[in-house]
Amino acid sequence: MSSTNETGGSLPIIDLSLLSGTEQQRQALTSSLTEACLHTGFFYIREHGIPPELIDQVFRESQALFNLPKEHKQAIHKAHSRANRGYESMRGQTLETGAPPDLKEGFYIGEELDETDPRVQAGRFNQGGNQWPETLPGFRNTMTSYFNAMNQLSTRIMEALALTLDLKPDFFTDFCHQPLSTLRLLHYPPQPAQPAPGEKGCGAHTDFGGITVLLLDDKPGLQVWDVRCEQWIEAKPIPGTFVVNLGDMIARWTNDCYRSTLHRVVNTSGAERYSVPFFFSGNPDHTVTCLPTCLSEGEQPHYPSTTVEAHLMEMYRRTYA
Ligand SMILES: O=C(O)CCC(=O)C(=O)O
Ligand SMILES: [Fe+2]
Repeated sequence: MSSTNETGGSLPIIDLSLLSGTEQQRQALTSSLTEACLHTGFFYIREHGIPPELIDQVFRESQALFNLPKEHKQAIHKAHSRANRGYESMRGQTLETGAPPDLKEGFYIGEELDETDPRVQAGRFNQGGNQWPETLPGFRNTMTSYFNAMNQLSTRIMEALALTLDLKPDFFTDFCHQPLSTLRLLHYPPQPAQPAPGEKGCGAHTDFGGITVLLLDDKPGLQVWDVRCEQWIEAKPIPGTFVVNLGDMIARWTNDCYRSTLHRVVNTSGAERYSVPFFFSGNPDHTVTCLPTCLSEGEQPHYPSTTVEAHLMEMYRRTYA
């Protein structure tokens, strides 16, 4: 049996297949995952079951997309979407207040819902159709397969999280039903030789939602704030793994027992860097209220109850205000 105490630098590598193993293996997984959630809220997963061919295909299609002529990308800009889907221009986002706009371009994909869907008709947050690049015939199928696979994988990670919180394995089942998820393709050019002060690929930020399942290529650049050591640590790419991190909603749900940690990207590799974060935020109507197992006697919840949708809307409002 493989050990669960391996690390990728300072971040642990969790063997996700242990979730369906013996009682002892589930306990080993639970204890290493608990430690990761309490410390940085960042960890790697391996034995996750996502086929390497699908991952290669995602990177190929993503590179093809970013290589399209500017006009093609502008034609499917997310400004044309009511559901925040499509292309985001180079330097189109500033994740860190006071820093220069991020040296990256992106593309947003969500669940494909048509105009007749009640969620779209009701104008629900981030629900609608995608904008697909017409000149890339395989793009839509690849991204749809990957999106669906990521929803399933995230559901398994939530099951593992339930174990760490002393909850029944199916505690998050309703939360994982018809989830609000976003797949984001990212392209980072190399950091310039003479960077402006504060120049980064992605400014320091925490993720808003539930969990993020991040696919990295072979270029370093991701840095995670280690609150105990008070320093940035490198989250280097490890073949065959994903980086998983907990978002603000999990911190809220666990009364800040679990961490949503600052992270940023500086692409010092000297080459183009591609990454693919998948943001899993669960069912928009689900209530997020302090978990009973995260409240010690006499302690008060730090946050009022909310819903997934209200939490996300509030976080977007604050960031894009
Ligand atoms: O590209 C990366 O490694 C991280 C991206 C990220 O943190 C984000 O999109 O929220
Ligand atoms: Fe992030």
